[in-house]
Amino acid sequence: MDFTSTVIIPLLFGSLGIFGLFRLLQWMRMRTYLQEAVVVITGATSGLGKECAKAFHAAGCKLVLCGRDGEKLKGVVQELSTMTNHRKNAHKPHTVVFDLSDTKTVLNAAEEILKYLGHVDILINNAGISFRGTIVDTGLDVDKKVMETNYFGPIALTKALLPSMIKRRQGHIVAISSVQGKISIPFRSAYAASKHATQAFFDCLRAEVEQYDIDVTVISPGYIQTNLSLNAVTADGSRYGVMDKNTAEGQTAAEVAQVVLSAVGQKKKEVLVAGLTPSLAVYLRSLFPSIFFTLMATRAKKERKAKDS
Ligand SMILES: NC(=O)C1=CN([C@@H]2O[C@H](COP(=O)(O)OP(=O)(O)OC[C@H]3O[C@@H](n4cnc5c(N)ncnc54)[C@H](OP(=O)(O)O)[C@@H]3O)[C@@H](O)[C@H]2O)C=CC1
Ligand SMILES: CCCCCCCCCCCCCCCC(=O)OCC(=O)COP(=O)(O)O
Repeated sequence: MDFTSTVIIPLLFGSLGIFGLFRLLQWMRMRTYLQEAVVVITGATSGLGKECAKAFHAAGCKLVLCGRDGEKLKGVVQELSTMTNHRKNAHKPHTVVFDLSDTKTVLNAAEEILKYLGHVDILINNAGISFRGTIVDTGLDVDKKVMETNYFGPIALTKALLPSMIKRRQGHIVAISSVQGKISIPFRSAYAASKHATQAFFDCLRAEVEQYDIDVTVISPGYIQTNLSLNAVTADGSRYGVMDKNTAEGQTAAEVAQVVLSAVGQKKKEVLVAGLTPSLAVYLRSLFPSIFFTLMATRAKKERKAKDS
């Protein structure tokens, strides 16, 4: 009898057994947490929001799907019903139509959600728009539009739902930020600023509401294959309308939605969902900022040159 067969193999299988048991317990806890939970998802009409709707619906949640376009939301509800028409206990989602850049409609929506469902267990602030342009050419109205949609709208909705969560001493608030909530890359000023503000706000919130047993999860994805770049606004406020190469080659929205589901189920405080280069860029920014700034300046010059030629 050698060491491998008497010690290593049983140890390996023993730890695999413990690991398996740990994963099983984790899965069971997640299932209990998510089943029947009232989950509000903004930007549920497309991309990551729509995929989150599918993932949380499949996990047995009671969904409130939010968007600007009622017809698109109906389409998503239809898709979800075909996905789960064999399951007796699947919940038909409720839909709420509002524009995040209009604070009054956001507050009305929060009131409607609470009136209809009584409470919210999980709020997923997902909706957002991106931006392409130079700072010098961008009108302040464009900066404001991006901030209204990506920052003021989500924080208005969060603040409107928070008192009822505090009262119940229960709730979970999720912010879909971006790698650009941690680093700024050239020609994305308004977007990166809105995501840095998002990161800061929800980090403060996490600290303030822990005493009420409320969880806060910030998710920072890298590139995802969605319409984000197509729908981005430009310096003059018009639609960018281009599917960027990085976006087209990003992770699928379904993959990222599974990461969101599991991060929420495990009550993680923050998750970076990105490939090697964006992840390295985040570490470079904090450990060796001057190298990062040089790289960004070179990138800006290169991009400018490519655009001008
Ligand atoms: N795609 C990517 O590479 C990355 C995306 N993210 C983040 O993921 C989130 C989802 O974006 P993604 O799925 O990629 O992009 P999409 O463009 O596919 O989805 C954006 C969603 O936000 C909604 N929305 C936009 N403006 C408003 C508004 N004023 N009021 C209400 N809803 C609005 C859109 O609704 P409508 O259908 O009406 O336009 C749509 O449902 C965003 O916060 C984005 O910043 C983060 C990192 C990378
Ligand atoms: C030790 C080696 C370090 C190498 C570091 C290289 C640094 C290169 C910079 C890379 C920048 C990556 C930016 C990633 C940005 C990102 O993932 O953004 C996600 C989005 O939100 C996408 O939105 P967008 O509208 O910009 O498409």
